[in-house]
Amino acid sequence: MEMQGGLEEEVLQQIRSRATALLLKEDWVQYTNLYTHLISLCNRDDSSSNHKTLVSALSNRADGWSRLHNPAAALKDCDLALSIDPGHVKTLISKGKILLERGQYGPALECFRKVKSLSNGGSNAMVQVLLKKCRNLEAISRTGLVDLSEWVLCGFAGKVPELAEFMGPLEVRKSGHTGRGLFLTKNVDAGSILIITNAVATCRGILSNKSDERGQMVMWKNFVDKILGTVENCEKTLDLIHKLSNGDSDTELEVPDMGVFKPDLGLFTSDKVTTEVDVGHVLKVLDVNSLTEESVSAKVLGLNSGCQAVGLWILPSFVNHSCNPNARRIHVGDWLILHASRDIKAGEEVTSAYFDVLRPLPDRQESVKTWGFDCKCERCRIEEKVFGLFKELREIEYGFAKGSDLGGLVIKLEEAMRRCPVKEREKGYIRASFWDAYSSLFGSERSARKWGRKIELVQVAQSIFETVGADERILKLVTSRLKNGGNGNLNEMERVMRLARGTYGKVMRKQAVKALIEAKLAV
Ligand SMILES: C[S@@+](CC[C@H](N)C(=O)[O-])C[C@H]1O[C@@H](n2cnc3c(N)ncnc32)[C@H](O)[C@@H]1O
Repeated sequence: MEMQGGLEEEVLQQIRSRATALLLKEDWVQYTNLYTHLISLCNRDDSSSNHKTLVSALSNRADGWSRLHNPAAALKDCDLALSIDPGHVKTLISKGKILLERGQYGPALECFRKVKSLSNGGSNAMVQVLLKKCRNLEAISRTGLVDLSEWVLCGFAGKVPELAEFMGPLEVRKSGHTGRGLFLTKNVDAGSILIITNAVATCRGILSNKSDERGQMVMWKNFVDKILGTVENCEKTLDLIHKLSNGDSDTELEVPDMGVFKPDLGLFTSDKVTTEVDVGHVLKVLDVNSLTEESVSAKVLGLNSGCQAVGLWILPSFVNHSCNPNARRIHVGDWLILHASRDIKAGEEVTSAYFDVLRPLPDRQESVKTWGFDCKCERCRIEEKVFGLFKELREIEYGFAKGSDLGGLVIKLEEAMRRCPVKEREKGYIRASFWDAYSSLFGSERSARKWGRKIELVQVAQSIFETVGADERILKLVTSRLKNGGNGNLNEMERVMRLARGTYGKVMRKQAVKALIEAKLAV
């Protein structure tokens, strides 16, 4: 009987044909078992002539494990195979792919680079594609630099751009009365990307209207089921969910080490959850931390923009609310990109608006009630003090509440702020509170002509932007006014671009920003 290495060729042939049949049936359990059997045959007869068969069997079993969603076992087999033959192309590719899928871009890149350097692997077209993809994702995960321009410019056609997990210069710390919060460890400017992260789970729906309660309930139930399905199969995700607030103010919330938010190989060690999932606790966590994509502080890019969606993203769950927020998010597929909506200094807390903050203090106080906490942010405290101190301002505020002669009131407000005297920062807060009135003055050509000589919209927008952060409504209004009579000088254009970067983040070039704003204006 013919022998290949130490094993009989006939036995090998039988195993190969069975493996092909199982592969076609996609019976990965039997496929993996079959290779376990072959590996044990090889190990029984440890002659060097069996090594090639052993390497190939380990490599095939690794593929089986991958199909069975057991990357830990798959990686172990790859490493065993590579310890015998470090240049085994198929195993290097399999290992690279597993690492790539788990966000281990650096080590994945090493595998693909090695293949490229080998005489029998370098010209492989698939390897070139994987190498390019891996280089791109590795760069994003290191720098947070993303360019969505092409996707935006082609009207979001084609696949959603591939993104990678990224964590900027951030730290979770205790944050006084708000529990824990996310803090910057370096200065950043408006538009800087702070976090790129994929959802634990999302659920989307096209609801007939915002008050479609039944539709919303179905969506929520599906979302909860998805989350529970995920945590039952992944211990690490369950651990991360346990680090989030469940809203019980009497629980002492721990400050997690930032390392837990990085993709790591620890994900492989224990996949199936061994302890029973406390569904009640998970539900409370979802209540406090789930985000809806359609929100004043977010922009959904792409085809999902017509849907309503709810999702859970781990690190963004540590962002507290403020009425002078400094961060906004954009949604790309299931990815969330958090960016600075204005310049932020090292040591400052990263905050976002849980509800519309371009509204007066009493309205905001009403909104915050539904969230179950009192907002004690700097802006609320300052506005309370300023309106308490100056009777003149209080009267104007009352006038706004009645909705009479908005133009006259805005002029009065500007004059009163000059007299009172109110600091520049405080002016930004107050203007943000009455944004509706300011914007109504510039809402039509006629009134813009009437009021535009007395009030500089670009300056008002700038002062709100610097204190309360960028907002798409402000950007939209400023852009439309500049189109209809702005002097178009470079300074003005650069200001608008900064506002745009604060609104959408630095994720696209000027051309794409223009296309996005114009599409928005056309709506
Ligand atoms: C998404 S979590 C934010 C992170 C949370 N502080 C923590 O320690 O995990 C939302 C919860 O944080 C608290 N929170 C957020 N913003 C707050 C604010 N401005 N004032 C008081 N509590 C706030 C509330 O308890 C809220 O339900």
